[in-house]
Amino acid sequence: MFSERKILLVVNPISGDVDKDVIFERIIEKTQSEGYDLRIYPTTGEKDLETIREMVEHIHPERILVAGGDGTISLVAQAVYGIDVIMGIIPAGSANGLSVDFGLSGSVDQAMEVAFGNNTVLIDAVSINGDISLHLSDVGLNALLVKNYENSETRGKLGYAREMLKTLSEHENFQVRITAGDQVIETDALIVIIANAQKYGTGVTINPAGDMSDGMFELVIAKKLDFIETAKILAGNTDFNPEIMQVISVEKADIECIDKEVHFQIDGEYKGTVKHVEAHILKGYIKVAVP
Ligand SMILES: Nc1ncnc2c1ncn2[C@@H]1O[C@H](COP(=O)(O)OP(=O)(O)OP(=O)(O)O)[C@@H](O)[C@H]1O
Repeated sequence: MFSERKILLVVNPISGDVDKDVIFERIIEKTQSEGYDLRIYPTTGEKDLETIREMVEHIHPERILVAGGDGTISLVAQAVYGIDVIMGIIPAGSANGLSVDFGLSGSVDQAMEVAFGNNTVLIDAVSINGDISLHLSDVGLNALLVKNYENSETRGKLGYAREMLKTLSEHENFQVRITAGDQVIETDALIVIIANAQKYGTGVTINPAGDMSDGMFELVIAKKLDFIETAKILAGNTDFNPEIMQVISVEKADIECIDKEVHFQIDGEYKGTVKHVEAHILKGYIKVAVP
């Protein structure tokens, strides 16, 4: 059957611990029953961005579905930047931070309903040192945790807890100068988070004020580990002790690590150490189907 209504499914065959067969079955059933012409692109890890962009320009799909983790979602968002297409997310990664922020529970049925539904939002992205972040990126403690976890043999919650303890014992605070408009903050820091969204994939809310569509991103600056301020942020409170925690909403920021190179991660992917980070908002980057 020839159909003008096309769907492109991009699937990462190696992501997470998820049986992709169930996802394939559901999508094939759904697209057949609704008369869509379904095309499937399994990522290879090589030149995926260019290939997806070419396919989208050639096929003109109504929707592009992504079955993968945050890395694949971000890849697809970059590939279709500037093209009018709706992205539907079927969470199939190991952490799924973005899906958690979009209110997707992890069930294939719920994700399918949302991905084919009529509710959409245009979300912003943050350009960071030329890379794209849709979710949460940071310099400092958490980036070192991402590095340690990527390098460790163990997986799951126990492995995560073990790497957290190791990270806390290895981490050193750093001196940072943050320039955002006419604001300059110079401080000792444990971590500086560049947050487009609210929650890490673990479900922990780190940026209660976060809104992916408001044309701003937040810098969450934690100056030391403090139980009360951590509890406040987890409870959704935004009234912090500025000696310990500071959150500012900005469109653009320069982060200079003054005394040393600091670990850096973008959306869960370790990027090495940096001394300088430049971040600016890219408003209305991609249209996403949401609950
Ligand atoms: N066929 C493939 N073989 C090997 N690597 C691949 C393949 N397809 C994609 N990749 C790699 O998979 C990574 C992206 O994984 P993705 O983020 O989707 O899943 P994840 O890491 O399991 O999940 P999460 O990001 O939620 O933790 C990229 O580094 C990409 O290069």
